[in-house]
Amino acid sequence: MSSLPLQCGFLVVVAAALLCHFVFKRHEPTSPLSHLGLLVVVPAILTTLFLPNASTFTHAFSCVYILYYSTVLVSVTLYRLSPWHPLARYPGPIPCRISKFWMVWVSRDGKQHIYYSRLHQTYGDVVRIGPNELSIRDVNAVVPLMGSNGMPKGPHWDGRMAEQSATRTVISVRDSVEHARRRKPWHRAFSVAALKGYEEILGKRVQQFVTILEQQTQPFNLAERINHFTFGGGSEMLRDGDKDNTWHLLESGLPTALVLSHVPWLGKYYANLPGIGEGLKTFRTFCQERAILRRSAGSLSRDLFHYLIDEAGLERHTSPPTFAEVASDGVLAIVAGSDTTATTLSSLFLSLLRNPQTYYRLQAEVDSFFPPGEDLLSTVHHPHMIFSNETLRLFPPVLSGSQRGVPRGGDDKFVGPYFLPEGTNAFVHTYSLHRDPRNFSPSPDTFWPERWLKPEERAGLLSFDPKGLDKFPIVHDTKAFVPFSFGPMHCVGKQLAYQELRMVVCAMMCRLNFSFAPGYDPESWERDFKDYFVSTKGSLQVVLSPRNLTA
Ligand code: HEM
Repeated sequence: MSSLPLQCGFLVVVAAALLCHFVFKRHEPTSPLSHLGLLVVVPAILTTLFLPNASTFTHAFSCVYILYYSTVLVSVTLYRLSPWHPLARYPGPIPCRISKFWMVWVSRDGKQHIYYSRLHQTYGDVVRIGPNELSIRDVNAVVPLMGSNGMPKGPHWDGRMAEQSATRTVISVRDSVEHARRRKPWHRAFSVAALKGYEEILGKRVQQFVTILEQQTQPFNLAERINHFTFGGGSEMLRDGDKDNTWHLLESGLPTALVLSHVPWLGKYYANLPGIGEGLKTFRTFCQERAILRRSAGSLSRDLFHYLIDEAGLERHTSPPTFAEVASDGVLAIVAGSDTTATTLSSLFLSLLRNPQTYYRLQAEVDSFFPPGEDLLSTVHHPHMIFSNETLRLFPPVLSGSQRGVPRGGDDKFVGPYFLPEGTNAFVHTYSLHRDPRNFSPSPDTFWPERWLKPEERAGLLSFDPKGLDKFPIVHDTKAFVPFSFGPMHCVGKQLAYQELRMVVCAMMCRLNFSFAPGYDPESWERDFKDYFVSTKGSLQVVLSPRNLTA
């Protein structure tokens, strides 16, 4: 090539690379075929322009690829940092503004909730945590973002669900109309009548759990036992422990799922790589098999699956759930219901043992409602509520909230005072909101269940305030309490979770005395509490003794 054609050749490569950036920006293609076309085929064709003048094919090939990729990278970086980017008005660290791979790196150790919290302390209520993503710590954003006129789910589920994209679980359905259709059986499954029906099933399991605990004479990991309890009926884990390594499979898949939620387009590659992500796939298959088995066995009692499968045939003439949908939601029923509730229960016991006066107050309250001879599993009394809420405030099992997104090609949105252009994803950062003194004061980081009481109720308690917190002005904004998320896509299992917490807490407090095992460091709980969308936890070593109360 003479010097002019060579320059032209370079210009063509640069122009093609800029066009490639434009296509990615405009359409965000996620299919491997379009990636192949734009990132491999186009520069390969361009290589032919240089072949006549290049000394070797390798030389031409490497020149074109280096130029093409560097131009794409520089163009993407400059654009994302430029004042022309639609999110330029929102502050955030430079690496976050350039690429979501930064969050992949940050979140690898499970501490992304602490990272977001620090970002909010530095940058304020809205932080740009990705090129097109915002974290919000403002109670006024909850309703506009997640309420009935809010936004559909964001793309963070796309990467996790890549290999089963044909039939997604309800939690990952992004189209709001389809989501509402898929939620119908779940609504029936958690109606007042259905919840009443679960009491007996749950009651038997709670009895079994407490009886197993009573036999425990040595220090043990209470958090692990609680995992086995919440894993659900039909599983022998409660009696035999995690013999099949099922819980481990569930938890070991969570870090990868979190990575894929930051870079959803990677999910399609990941799902097809042989030997990768086997743990998660095995776990999903395990859950699906159980759903399928349960379906073919038919109803013995009106359990959750009775409603999910629509065994009563209520949707026969409209849109009955398909077999694939039931199998897919079967996985969700196990994952969403077990890990979250287990974490809350364990965090509650940790917090009670750290605050002995509160522990004894709850125990006295439970004893007064359930004197010896009273049915421990009766659901008439609710002594647990403020304790559960305070635990969920400090240790929400979904620490960073659930993402919403303004669809690309859709209308721009205002979320309260914040402008969200099309293609923007956002979430309300639950952990930061729950520990913000503007929402919960005094001492938002302290476990103080009495903050949930009305002033007149607090005044009626003698030892309600061991820390002297009541002397300070109290701020208590329940609109900022969103452990179950909010709006039409919020946690549909919330009432079941409360029902389960109430029954187990009452039964455990009535029948057993707990204390930390010698040498256990309670500070390790917060250290080991990790954000992998659903949180994971460390151990909670305790010793216990039966209370032997007699009528
Ligand atoms: C303390 C316990 C629990 C907590 C903190 C919790 C929290 C959450 C959160 C934050 C979401 C995301 C909602 C969103 O995308 O906006 C969710 C979704 C969901 N949870 Fe729970 N959950 C708990 C227990 C349960 C239980 C016991 C079940 C019953 C099986 C359950 C079933 C579901 C389902 C089906 C969804 C998807 C809802 C949808 O997308 O429409 N959860 N949960």
